[in-house]
Amino acid sequence: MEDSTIKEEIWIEKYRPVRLDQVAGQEETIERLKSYVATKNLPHLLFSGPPGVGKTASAVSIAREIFGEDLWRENFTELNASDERGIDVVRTKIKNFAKTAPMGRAEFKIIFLDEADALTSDAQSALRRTMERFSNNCRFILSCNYSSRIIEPIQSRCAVFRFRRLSDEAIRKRLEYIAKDQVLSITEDGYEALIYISQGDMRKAVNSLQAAAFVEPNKSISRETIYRTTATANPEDIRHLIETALRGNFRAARKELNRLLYEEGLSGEDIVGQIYRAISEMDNRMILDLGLSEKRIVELVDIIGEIDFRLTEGATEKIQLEALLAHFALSNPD
Ligand SMILES: Nc1ncnc2c1ncn2[C@@H]1O[C@H](COP(=O)(O)OP(=O)(O)OP(=O)(O)O)[C@@H](O)[C@H]1O
Repeated sequence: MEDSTIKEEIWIEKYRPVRLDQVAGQEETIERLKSYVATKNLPHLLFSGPPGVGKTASAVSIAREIFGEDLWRENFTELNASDERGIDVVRTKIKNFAKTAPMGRAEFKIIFLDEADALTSDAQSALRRTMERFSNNCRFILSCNYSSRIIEPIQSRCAVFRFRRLSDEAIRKRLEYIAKDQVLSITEDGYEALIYISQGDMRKAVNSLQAAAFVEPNKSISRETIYRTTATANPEDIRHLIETALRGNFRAARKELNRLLYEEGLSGEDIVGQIYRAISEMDNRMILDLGLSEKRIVELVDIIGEIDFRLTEGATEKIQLEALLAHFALSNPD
């Protein structure tokens, strides 16, 4: 691969699915969506699910497949509910888009509204009226992280689709495809690291791969490169940090923490996030080995929540993280 490819192209764009068939890992949802495409008709749709799992890509694919490559851009618009200045801007844009007739033989246009759950419920009521007003020639696809934040009158007017976090296999398959296309080699532990970092978010997985490929354009991409370029601690280091603290070895844990903060340049919030994840993913053997009771695990999660909150409020990272390790190191209160 030429260096210029790595530098100039954004892979999440280059590898954005353009047909429903290319959307990885959402099989059930995609099958249902394909049946609408087959009839070239749509109800209003509500897509809910975490970031980076294919909601926007599916909406764009629907438009491309219904309207065809030559006309989909004229008949499709994407608006973001959160970065516009309120519902009025959204409504004006919708009105302007909706007032011209669909191009070609299409019977309707599609309006994709991302982050619809960022709208207040008053704004959503206004949106609902707008949807009704233009429903003769527009179909709305609303996207949100939590469908529970969408008012009931909108939910009941939409067919609701839940997009899931992508499985490890779906992420891996897509990364293998991109690696082949970019003539890159990724080590086995490199794949594991990308899957760990992505947590089911394909956008994160692809971006992390591109960041690593940028610094190692001609080499095999390993776990170390991936953790370094994404400012993520190796999960084994985090496990070791937790174990050291839980065994009461506070000073050694503090030393390890300082290495993560100052040599690896990780942020306090990221470390707390990874500690939380490591505690949640601890297997029975480790729990037994460390002599942790259910009650103690609950206390640990409780204090992680407290420290996480303090960090978002701007408290000093080093002091808060050391306080967290101190809690871990205190003898089991049982
Ligand atoms: N299921 C998927 N299959 C293949 N690629 C995907 C998938 N999901 C996400 N991607 C990749 O991640 C990028 C972002 O995905 P997309 O915009 O569809 O996410 P989203 O679910 O709409 O997220 P958000 O809620 O943040 O808008 C895509 O351009 C594509 O490169």
